[in-house]
Amino acid sequence: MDHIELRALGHWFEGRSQGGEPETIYLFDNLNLTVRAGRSHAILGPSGAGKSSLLSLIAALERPRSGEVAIHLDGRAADAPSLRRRSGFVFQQFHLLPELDALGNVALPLRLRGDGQAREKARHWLERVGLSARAAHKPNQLSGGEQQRLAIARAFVAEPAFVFADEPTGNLDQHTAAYIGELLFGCVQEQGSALVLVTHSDTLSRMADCRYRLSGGHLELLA
Ligand SMILES: Nc1ncnc2c1ncn2[C@@H]1O[C@H](COP(=O)(O)OP(=O)(O)OP(=O)(O)O)[C@@H](O)[C@H]1O
Repeated sequence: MDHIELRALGHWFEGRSQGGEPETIYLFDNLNLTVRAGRSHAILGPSGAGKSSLLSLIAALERPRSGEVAIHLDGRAADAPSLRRRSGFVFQQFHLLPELDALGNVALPLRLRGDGQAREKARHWLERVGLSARAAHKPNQLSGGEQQRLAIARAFVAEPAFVFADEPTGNLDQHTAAYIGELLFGCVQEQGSALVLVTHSDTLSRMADCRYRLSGGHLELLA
C-alpha cells in the first residue's frame, strides 16, 4: 500500500538573531510519522512550531537535515520526483497562475505531463467544484472561496495518491471555510487519496481520520 514514512526526522534552520548573531532554529530532532494511502491526517500546533516545514518534508519538497523520508508507491520504494508526480497541493494563498483562466489553471498539471485529454478532465473537475460557469474567468475575477475551489480542482485533476494542504481555509470567512472543508474532504474520499492537512482550525482538523499536534519539537497523536 502507498505510504510515506518519516523516520527519526530532524530539521532546523540557520538564521540570524535580531542582533545579527548566527542563530539556529530547531524544529524537531526525532520525529516519526507514517502517512498511509486513503487516510486523512491533520497537523495542528502553535504558530512557528514547524507545521509548514514538516508538510514540505512529508511531500519531499525539501530534504530533512537528519533522518529519512521513505516513500512507497505501487508496492516499491520511490524517489521524491515520483512522489511529486503523484501529489496535489492546496495552499492558503491559492497559488493560481494569474495569466491563465480557470480552465487553464486546472488543466496545467495535465498539460505538463503531456496528457492529451487535459481540457476534458479539467472541465470535469471544474464541474465537480461548481465552477463550470467560470471556466473562462481569470483568478483575479474570482472570490477567495472560488479561487480555493479552483485550487482544489487543480490538486485533484491528475488523480493524486497524496494531497498536501497548508492552511487551505486560512484566508476564508467561516462559512466559506466550512464549504471548502467539506469539498476538500469529499474529493479526498471520492479519489481515495491520502490527505495531509496543516491547519489552525479545530473544526477542520476533526474531519480527518487522525489528528496530530506539533509543539515544542514533539508530534503527538491526539485522541
Ligand atoms: N527557509 C527558512 N529559513 C529560515 N527559517 C525558516 C525557514 N522556513 C521556516 N523558518 C522558521 O522555522 C519556524 C517554523 O516555521 P513554519 O512555517 O514551519 O511554522 P508553522 O508551524 O507552519 O507556523 P504558522 O502556523 O505560523 O504558519 C519559524 O520560526 C520560521 O521562521
